Amino acid sequence: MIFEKIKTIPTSEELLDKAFSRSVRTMAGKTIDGPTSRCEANEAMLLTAANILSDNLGSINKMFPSFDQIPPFYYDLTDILIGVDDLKKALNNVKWASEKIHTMSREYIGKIRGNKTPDVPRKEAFGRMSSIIESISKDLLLLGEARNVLRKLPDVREEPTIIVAGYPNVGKSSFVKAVTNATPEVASYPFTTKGILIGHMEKDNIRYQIIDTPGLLDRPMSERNEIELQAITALRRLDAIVLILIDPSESCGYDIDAQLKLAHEIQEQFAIPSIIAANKSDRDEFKKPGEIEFIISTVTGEGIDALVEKLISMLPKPEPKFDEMPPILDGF
Ligand SMILES: Nc1nc2c(ncn2[C@@H]2O[C@H](COP(=O)(O)OP(=O)(O)OP(=O)(O)O)[C@@H](O)[C@H]2O)c(=O)[nH]1
Repeated sequence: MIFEKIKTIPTSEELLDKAFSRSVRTMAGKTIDGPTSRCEANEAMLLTAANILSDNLGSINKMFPSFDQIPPFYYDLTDILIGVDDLKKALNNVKWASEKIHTMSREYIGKIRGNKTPDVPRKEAFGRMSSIIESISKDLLLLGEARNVLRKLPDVREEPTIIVAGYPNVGKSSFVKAVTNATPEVASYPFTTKGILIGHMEKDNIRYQIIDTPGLLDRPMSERNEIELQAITALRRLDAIVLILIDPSESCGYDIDAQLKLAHEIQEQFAIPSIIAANKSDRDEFKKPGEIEFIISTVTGEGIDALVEKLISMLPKPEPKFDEMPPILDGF
């Protein structure tokens, strides 16, 4: 996942503590005798602190991906959760601070060398470094918060994707489990409590991703607030189609009219290719709604293969993946 490699972001106090305590430690056990070695000691202290600060700030910048290059799905979620502009500003400020400390420390080296009281410019430099770090303390906090939020986002790949929608208990997770090879992974998703379910299936060497979205596409859009709607629309940025499941046996607790209404609402508002399928055909109360072509049961397996085939035919075809690397040709 693109945000996984972001390590804990230090606060401004932690950074200053680390830099200044290491800088003091550079002097441990050294005898400082005479003006030359006093200058060298102050120079070493300054360089240690400055390098720690500018290196740490520089690596914060490198840990975050470039927001103009991340997949649109993650871009949208980042924007909803943190705000891409605010994040970019914070990263720019951190970069500025890293560079500023680097150049400033080099200027102060010149002031320390040959100085009769070298600790004066060194202390001044420390003061300036502290103010620079304090001036970005809010940026560091924002980045720390962003890191904690973004790392929890689900690992959704840029693979052809089937998003499963429908009222609670219609059989969405049963469907995902029925068609995927390994146990689907539960991942958290913004503004949902249950977590989404992500499974994979492979057909003709192509991997498909199947996502069950409890709490997202499972009740009328009119009941959603703005931010929830944005979290839902981020899903549209995947290369996806929607499978809307209904349960005409009504054992899910919702009548069929409400279920069909939701299905049509999702089709209209979500506006990506979709199929409606009726699940639980094995139940006695099951009555086939006239307009529905796909009838399935995740219990008996009825209709599942035909439905999967149809779904796959609607998805864009990526290059098939190879099980093995092509053989290395001798002589090249
Ligand atoms: N008889 C029968 N029961 C089914 C079928 N598919 C699912 N169920 C049952 O319906 C109930 C709900 O199934 P789930 O797969 O959890 O439904 P869901 O839509 O994922 O529910 P949420 O996660 O709450 O949104 C469970 O008790 C399933 O065993 C089916 O084809 N036939």
